[in-house]
Amino acid sequence: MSILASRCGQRIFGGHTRPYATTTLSDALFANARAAGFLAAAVTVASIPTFQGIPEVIVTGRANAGKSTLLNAIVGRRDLMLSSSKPGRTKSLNFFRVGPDPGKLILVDAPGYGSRGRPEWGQLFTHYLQTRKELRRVYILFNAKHGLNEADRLMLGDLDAQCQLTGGSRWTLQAIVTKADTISPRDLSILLPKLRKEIFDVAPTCLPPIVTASLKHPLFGVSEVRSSVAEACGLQKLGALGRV
Ligand SMILES: Nc1nc2c(ncn2[C@@H]2O[C@H](COP(=O)(O)OP(=O)(O)OP(=O)(O)O)[C@@H](O)[C@H]2O)c(=O)[nH]1
Ligand SMILES: [Mg+2]
Repeated sequence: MSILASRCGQRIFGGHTRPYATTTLSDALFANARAAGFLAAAVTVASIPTFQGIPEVIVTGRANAGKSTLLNAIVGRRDLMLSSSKPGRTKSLNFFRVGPDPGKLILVDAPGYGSRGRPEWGQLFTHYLQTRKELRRVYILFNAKHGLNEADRLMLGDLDAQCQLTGGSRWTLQAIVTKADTISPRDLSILLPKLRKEIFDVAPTCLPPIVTASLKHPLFGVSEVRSSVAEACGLQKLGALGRV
């Protein structure tokens, strides 16, 4: 069993910002909110669906880190992914297409880890990660207010180890700082360099954090996340976007 599998199952799953208004090429990919849709939910390894080789990205993070809210923001919807102030809202791997059927890419929302996680969620996540040929990037989210705790460091270190094993040829790792609106700009400017260093020390392969606020306007960092997703999925070129 890999480090990731054992830690996810037993320990981790224990029981600059640019204004949102900036329009980029990748914003076009996500522009038509109605062209995003729910595909499937998987609560067991056996029920994980397959989708004809369409590239995928997945979010992970402690329960309540803001994973579902961020995915809603990047597809311009309020409630495509269900979110809640109560940790542990997302209880399955949830697959959403971006673009008209069958989709240009797929976003995967995942249950959270940490004290509000569950071992079976860890097993599901680990299996997906280790077997999914379509996976292009893993986004690990950290709440700006909380920084990294032990579960975060374990998960980050394990994801980094997976990346190092494959030289990033299967998927790459990207950090995201969430809920930046909940702390003052001054505190954020003090916190960010420390956070970047901590992430780099634990996970040298992890792409530096994108700072986001995705609940209410002014949103920020969302355009950067869209660009990152499009780039990871090989959809940065205009021709690749086609009609969305
Ligand atoms: N202020 C603020 N609140 C946010 C932001 N993102 C998420 N939230 C709130 O944080 C809470 C948790 O958000 P979710 O998106 O459900 O978090 P999650 O990581 O999907 O949580 P689980 O599915 O339980 O693991 C909700 O009350 C959201 O409204 C943000 O950028 N700013
Ligand atoms: Mg969620």
